[in-house]
Amino acid sequence: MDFNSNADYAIAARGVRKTYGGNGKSPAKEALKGVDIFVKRGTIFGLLGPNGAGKSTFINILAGLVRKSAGEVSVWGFDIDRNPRQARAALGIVPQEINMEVFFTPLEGMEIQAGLYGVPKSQRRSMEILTALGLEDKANAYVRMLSGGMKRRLLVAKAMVHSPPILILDEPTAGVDIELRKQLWEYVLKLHEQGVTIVLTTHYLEEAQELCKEIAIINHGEVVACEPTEKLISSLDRKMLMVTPNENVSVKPDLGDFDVDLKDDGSLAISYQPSKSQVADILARLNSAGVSVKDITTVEADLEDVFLELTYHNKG
Ligand SMILES: Nc1ncnc2c1ncn2[C@@H]1O[C@H](COP(=O)(O)OP(=O)(O)OP(=O)(O)O)[C@@H](O)[C@H]1O
Repeated sequence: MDFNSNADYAIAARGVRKTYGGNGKSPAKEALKGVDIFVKRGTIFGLLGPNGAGKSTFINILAGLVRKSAGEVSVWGFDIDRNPRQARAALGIVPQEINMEVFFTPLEGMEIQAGLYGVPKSQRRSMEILTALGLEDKANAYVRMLSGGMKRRLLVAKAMVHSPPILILDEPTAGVDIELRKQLWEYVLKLHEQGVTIVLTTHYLEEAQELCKEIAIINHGEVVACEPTEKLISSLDRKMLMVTPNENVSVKPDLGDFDVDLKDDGSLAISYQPSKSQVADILARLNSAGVSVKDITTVEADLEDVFLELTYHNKG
């Protein structure tokens, strides 16, 4: 593969598979089943999926912590097999777990990390990064004295010591309070404005929706959708109105543009797009079709439905 062809992408992954070898107790596990993911430079990209979908496996492959079983990956134009060092240098990774050396001060920790990445002393920006994350007055405190929120910000600071063009945040807000979340995103958005490509994994649709320009949804090791957020959301713009008629309806009423399903229990499931129609429109249609309504309830699509629907559409 000519990795220069991937130069437009921050990350280009094609046909990536990972099977974790089994042992006597547990069978082999196919965590990624041929994943294609393309992250444009300069974007904020969300990798969304439920627990166990394969998100961390994908991130760990990028980071060189897990070896892929098949496929090709390039990071900032560098093939991870042929140029692992350059590929790794293009990434800053904020891990899921807060697991850090507690005997150093944040400033010492930053300097050690910069040293590991071979950043020359003259080019280090440890204090500047700590300041940007609101940790300047903790620079010389012991890490074990920092609050959970401060530790998380320190992880972001450490991921940026070598000024990578891509910052990856693995489940950055799991167990994080609202105030901290806000601060974290402020800094991440600032980096984005400076041109840093941001990739975040999350299992919250809302979070991905709020921040990301593009979202890939991964489920059981497969990408079931990869689209600009607006497009994805508009395809999720669907609600269901469940109607119990006063009298049993034996044939499906004609409700024009609305899709109707007559259930075994005699209720009607009517799907509609909230951005285009209102419940009142449906009720008016039912009225003209001669259906008198006893009761109605609306059902929102949740993430699980979305996965099912996307999986269905992708296979269908
Ligand atoms: N080292 C391993 N050995 C065997 N199986 C593993 C290993 N790591 C992950 N798996 C399995 O691979 C699948 C994908 O796991 P992965 O951690 O990538 O999912 P995830 O989407 O990141 O989930 P989470 O949000 O819980 O971190 C899961 O079924 C998991 O149990």
